[in-house]
Amino acid sequence: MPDHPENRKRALRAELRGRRRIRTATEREAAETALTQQLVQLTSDLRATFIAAYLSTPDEPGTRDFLRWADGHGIRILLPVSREDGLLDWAPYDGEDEEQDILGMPTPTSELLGPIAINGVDLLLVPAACVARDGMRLGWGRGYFDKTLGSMEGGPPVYAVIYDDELVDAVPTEPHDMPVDGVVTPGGIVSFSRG
Ligand SMILES: Nc1nc2c(c(=O)[nH]1)N(C=O)[C@@H](CNc1ccc(C(=O)N[C@@H](CCC(=O)O)C(=O)O)cc1)CN2
Ligand SMILES: Nc1ncnc2c1ncn2[C@@H]1O[C@H](COP(=O)(O)OP(=O)(O)OP(=O)(O)O)[C@@H](O)[C@H]1O
Repeated sequence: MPDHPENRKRALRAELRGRRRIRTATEREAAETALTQQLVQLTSDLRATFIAAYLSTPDEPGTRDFLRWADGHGIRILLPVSREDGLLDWAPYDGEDEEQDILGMPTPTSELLGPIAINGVDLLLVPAACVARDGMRLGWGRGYFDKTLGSMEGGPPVYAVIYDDELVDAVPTEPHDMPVDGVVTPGGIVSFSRG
């Protein structure tokens, strides 16, 4: 079934992963500088004081400059830690110390607060492979964020952090996929009008 959404998702992820891998160090640095400005803008526009975000991998648009800024401005930050059961634990940002979770994703070394710790955040920044202009998001394929977003209906604004060329016209979707409210890229903030 080559046209089943699951297979189309897998093919699209592989293509996007390949595109991210060939970005040069110079490109990545310039992107993080520009992205940081956009994330600061969004956080300030929303007057967010308690956010959930994530520590980027080398291939992802860099989030650390922004996290350092947010921490310096008294914003409370939670970061995800992958669990075996498919849920995410959340742990407070604790500066430069990092370790890796069971999937090799960078995580803080602070105490684990459990999946429901994010219920009070006023902004949720999520990773993505790409996002369509209707708000549908393609993740990296384990359903962690679909489950998280699905459990917090009526929750805070959710923005995916991607490169500019990863905002696309359409992505393959399955019934469990959860839309986001917008994207933040090095080039700007795009909010989708939904509902
Ligand atoms: N920085 C960061 N932290 C994060 C995420 C993320 O996307 N970025 N996650 C977001 O959910 C969670 C971890 N999710 C993960 C999802 C898939 C794979 C993974 O290795 N996938 C394989 C095969 C899947 C595929 O692409 O088909 C791979 O990429 O090779 C790793 C972590 C929590 N923490
Ligand atoms: N709310 C949910 N409840 C149970 N299983 C789910 C849920 N959402 C996703 N899954 C399962 O997780 C797996 C991966 O889903 P999908 O390919 O949509 O992930 P993704 O959106 O790329 O990843 P993520 O949400 O982690 O960024 C699928 O097998 C799917 O059935």
